Amino acid sequence: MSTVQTTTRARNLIGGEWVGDADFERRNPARPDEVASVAPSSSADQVDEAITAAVDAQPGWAALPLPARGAILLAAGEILRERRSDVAADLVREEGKTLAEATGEVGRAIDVLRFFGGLGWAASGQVLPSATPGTTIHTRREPLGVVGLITPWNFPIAIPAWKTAPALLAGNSVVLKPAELTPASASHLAAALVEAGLPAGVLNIVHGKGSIVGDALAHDRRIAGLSFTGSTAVGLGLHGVLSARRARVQLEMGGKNAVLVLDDADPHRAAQVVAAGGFGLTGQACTATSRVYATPGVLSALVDELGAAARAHTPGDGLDAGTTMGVVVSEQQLEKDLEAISGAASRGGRLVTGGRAEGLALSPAVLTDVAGDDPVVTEEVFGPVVAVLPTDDYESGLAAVNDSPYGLTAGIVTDSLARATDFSERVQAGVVKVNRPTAGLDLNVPFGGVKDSSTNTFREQGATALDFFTWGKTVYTGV
Ligand SMILES: NC(=O)C1=CN([C@@H]2O[C@H](COP(=O)(O)OP(=O)(O)OC[C@H]3O[C@@H](n4cnc5c(N)ncnc54)[C@H](OP(=O)(O)O)[C@@H]3O)[C@@H](O)[C@H]2O)C=CC1
Ligand SMILES: O=C(O)CCC(=O)C(=O)O
Repeated sequence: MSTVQTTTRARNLIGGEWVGDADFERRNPARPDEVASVAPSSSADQVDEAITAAVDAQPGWAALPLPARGAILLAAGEILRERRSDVAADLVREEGKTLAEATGEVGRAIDVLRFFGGLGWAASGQVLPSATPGTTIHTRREPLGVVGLITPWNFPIAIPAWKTAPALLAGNSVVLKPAELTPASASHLAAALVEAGLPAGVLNIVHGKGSIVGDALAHDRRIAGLSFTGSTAVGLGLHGVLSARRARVQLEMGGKNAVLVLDDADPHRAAQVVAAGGFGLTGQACTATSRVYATPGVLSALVDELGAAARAHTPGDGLDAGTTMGVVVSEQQLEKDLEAISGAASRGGRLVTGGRAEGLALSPAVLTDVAGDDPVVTEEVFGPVVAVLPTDDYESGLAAVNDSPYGLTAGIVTDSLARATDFSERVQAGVVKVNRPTAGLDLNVPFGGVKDSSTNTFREQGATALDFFTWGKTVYTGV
């Protein structure tokens, strides 16, 4: 076990100044005696100051050439790369995932900065013909102005990075409200951008509670667009506030992501796919696998293999070398996980393995023999809990996968190209994985869900992320 104890001080970043007291203590979920980070508990006044700074800074920032804005993102990526191991260790201390996962996440934030930095040289509009002689037409993308970003604790540096980088590249100024549980990770991102030369006021961070800071951000009419990742309940509330004043809003919310395993699949391989999607990141991803439908010829072998894959995990402190699955983020989340497991078991489900907690280390749970309408099958848990259900055949399996208010990711495990193709076409999900875990995304491609998982409009990530942060203008030029 690593014995180094550090407390990282996160501060607000307002108008280029690092400010705010250390009012809030975030304890390491794996070592409750250790204070991982401290941060301000800000009020609506600090949100007002941050938005004012962002309003002042935005025109100057937008006036810089795109490659110059991109160069700052590239330089920030390089600074973060030099600090990668320290930032990853801080991330483990405040979020609880494994060091390998945290190192991968910081790498993803670096790559996001590189991707959008490079796009500064390539982002372009269209040149189109005009019916009028001597006229050319081109399209431009203009920044929205000041945008708000509200991010969750489960990817505490990657999600702030993948919202902040396209927002800045597009010429917006930003007010970011990170999750209260994980203030240090977002501060590392901001520090890299500031040191890379980002002008004062272009990126502002206000730490604190969602119900105070996030709410003030959403209600301020100077915020032209708000991008949010988190729970469906909070997201839908924000949607009401933003759309009432016709401001742009992007929501990435919950999922109840299913995998369909067909008879032709190798049960061992299928179990590895499900386990990676269900237990990786302690199941705390909106893309995590939580429902599995298996056809009769593979069901029993799959349950055995998945049980073995779950038992092979060593949950615990993410900084310990032997840990393969990090701890649950909080007591509150652990309660939700345990309630989902014991509730399903009390309603006739069979707990194949897991569901034992020591501190916040929870052994991954596999349930079977649960009813299709059991809450463990219908409601997002956000923990390492997977329910395996029988399905008669491909068609009924596909119908079961689609029978959910959510539609974020969905997977199929099969050797049949025809089935995989049909599934990709007919499944109601924004991301489809064939023989691959539902969780884990590439950063250069669009990401978003359908139904209650998303706003069903603008996608995040990849070059399409710029669409949310810009509005289109069509220019006619006569010569
Ligand atoms: N889609 C996803 O990736 C995620 C989904 N979830 C789901 O949500 C459940 C609860 O997790 P939780 O962290 O509480 O999720 P929340 O939706 O509460 O948190 C996400 C972000 O929204 C902020 N927030 C909370 N309330 C408001 C509000 N009224 N106005 C504006 N912003 C607000 C939070 O701030 P703060 O945390 O500081 O209060 C945080 O920054 C999980 O069990 C899981 O099911 C959670 C995280 C990520
Ligand atoms: O699966 C991933 O890589 C990303 C998941 C995600 O976006 C989330 O949990 O919010």
